[in-house]
Amino acid sequence: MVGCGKMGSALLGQWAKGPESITVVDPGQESVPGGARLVSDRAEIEGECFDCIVVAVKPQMIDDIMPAYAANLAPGGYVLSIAAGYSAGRLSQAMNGAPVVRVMPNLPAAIGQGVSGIYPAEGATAAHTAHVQDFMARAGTTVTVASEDELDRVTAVAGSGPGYVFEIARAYALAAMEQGFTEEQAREMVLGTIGGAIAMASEPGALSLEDLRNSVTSKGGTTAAGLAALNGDDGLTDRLRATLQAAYDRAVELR
Ligand SMILES: NC(=O)C1=CN([C@@H]2O[C@H](COP(=O)(O)OP(=O)(O)OC[C@H]3O[C@@H](n4cnc5c(N)ncnc54)[C@H](O)[C@@H]3O)[C@@H](O)[C@H]2O)C=CC1
Ligand SMILES: O=C(O)[C@@H]1CCC=N1
Repeated sequence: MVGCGKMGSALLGQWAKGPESITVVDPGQESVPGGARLVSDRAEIEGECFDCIVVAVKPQMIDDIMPAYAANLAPGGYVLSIAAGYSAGRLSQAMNGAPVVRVMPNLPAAIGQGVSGIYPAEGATAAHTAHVQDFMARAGTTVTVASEDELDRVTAVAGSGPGYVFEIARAYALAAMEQGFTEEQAREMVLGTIGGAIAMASEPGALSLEDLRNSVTSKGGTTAAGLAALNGDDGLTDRLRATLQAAYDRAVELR
């Protein structure tokens, strides 16, 4: 694994429970989860070959960092990239034509509740894809997509998604504090409410999201008043539409 920051270590925490022996190269880390081997420079693995090389550095750094690792890929091996946007074709070219599978995980992978998109690019074999699917299933649910463009849309929806959710929760808690609650009370109530509502919506056979919303909303009651302020003019819907589009557009820029 090349790079083991926030997302890399979230995945490694799950992967390290498996039987594989994993080596991490990261000059910025003093330790990594699960007892994986950590080195700070590629020179320390000169001459060693790996069945899978995971790209977990920032997309903007790939051109500088990854070409040297082409020499570390075992015959029949492949490259698994979690970088946002950066295309499989460009990565393969940078790594001497190596097969590439792109993955877009999200941060709740750290607790085994991630949502990951998987895109096996040209050159990736069925065995490579099966290996990635197994690896990513250890970190949560997976969806395998048929086009790279779709993966960039998964990035906008799910990859960046926890960021939107944390921001919504932060704003919701701030509003709760303005109703007179302490920070701790606001956090507990807001996360409890979001968590409970999501758990209920995730039950097998749950109602549609619209029906669930309606089941909270008494005619002429408090929820109706709150919802009118929240999205009566479709402002929230429009804002979320713009949010996903902006994230997708950025992924396209990073290709
Ligand atoms: N943070 C997230 O929620 C998600 C991130 N990603 C992708 O994961 C990748 C990493 O993102 P984060 O973990 O958020 O960033 P990060 O900044 O936390 O991690 C990047 C790591 O790369 C290391 N690094 C820098 N130079 C290096 C070098 N020469 N060799 C090896 N390692 C080096 C840094 O020390 C750092 O630990 C990005 O490509 C991003 O698009 C994908 C999905 C979600
Ligand atoms: O913000 C980013 O670019 C990365 C990719 C998805 C989540 N974090």
